[in-house]
Amino acid sequence: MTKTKYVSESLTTMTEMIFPNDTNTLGNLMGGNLMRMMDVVGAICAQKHSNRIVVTASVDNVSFKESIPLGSVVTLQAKVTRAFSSSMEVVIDVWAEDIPAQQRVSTNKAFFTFVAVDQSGRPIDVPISLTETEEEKALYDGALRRRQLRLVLAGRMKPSDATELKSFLNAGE
Ligand SMILES: CC(=O)SCCNC(=O)CCNC(=O)[C@H](O)C(C)(C)COP(=O)(O)OP(=O)(O)OC[C@H]1O[C@@H](n2cnc3c(N)ncnc32)[C@H](O)[C@@H]1OP(=O)(O)O
Repeated sequence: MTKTKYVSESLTTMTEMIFPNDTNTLGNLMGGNLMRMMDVVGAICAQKHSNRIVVTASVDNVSFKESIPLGSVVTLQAKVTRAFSSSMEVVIDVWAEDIPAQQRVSTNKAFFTFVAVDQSGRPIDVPISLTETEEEKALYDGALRRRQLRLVLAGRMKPSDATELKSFLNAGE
């Protein structure tokens, strides 16, 4: 298996049109339907990075900044920010577009964690992620503290072991 892979190699974009079946009674996209699309695009991206089956291990805070009306065209972009051992943090950005009005707004952003597994569902190592752009480097640098925060919140890491997170929170004291 390749031991390293550039972030750009697994960049994944998905475009969907919002139909009546996708909406709530106000005619806007249901949050759960959007989260399903985010899960799918993120999983495809993590599969491309690892060339493995992946499972969703966690979803960080998902904010709904703007509602997405019926007829909108939604674009989701998923990018690996950093690969750890078997897990990959993937950032998913979402934009909604009213094509006739030529308007495009950023509506959502969230960090998902996917874990590569073998045929028996056991975690398996993935390639190291390599960054090329300043944006990719910044996302990579922040990934360790985000990982520590989510593992502490999930009860999988002792707060005292979250050294990167602590030094970030204490910065500027
Ligand atoms: C695409 C889909 O929708 S799949 C369907 C929804 N998802 C699922 O059904 C997944 C169900 N959960 C599982 O299968 C398991 O809990 C797994 C594979 C996620 C983790 O298995 P575990 O036996 O706990 O493995 P282990 O403790 O070795 O952790 C493996 C990795 O998962 C990471 N991990 C485990 N839990 C979490 C969590 N809550 N948040 C973030 N990362 C996590 C670990 O940090 C570790 O990462 P690393 O190898 O990069 O250091």
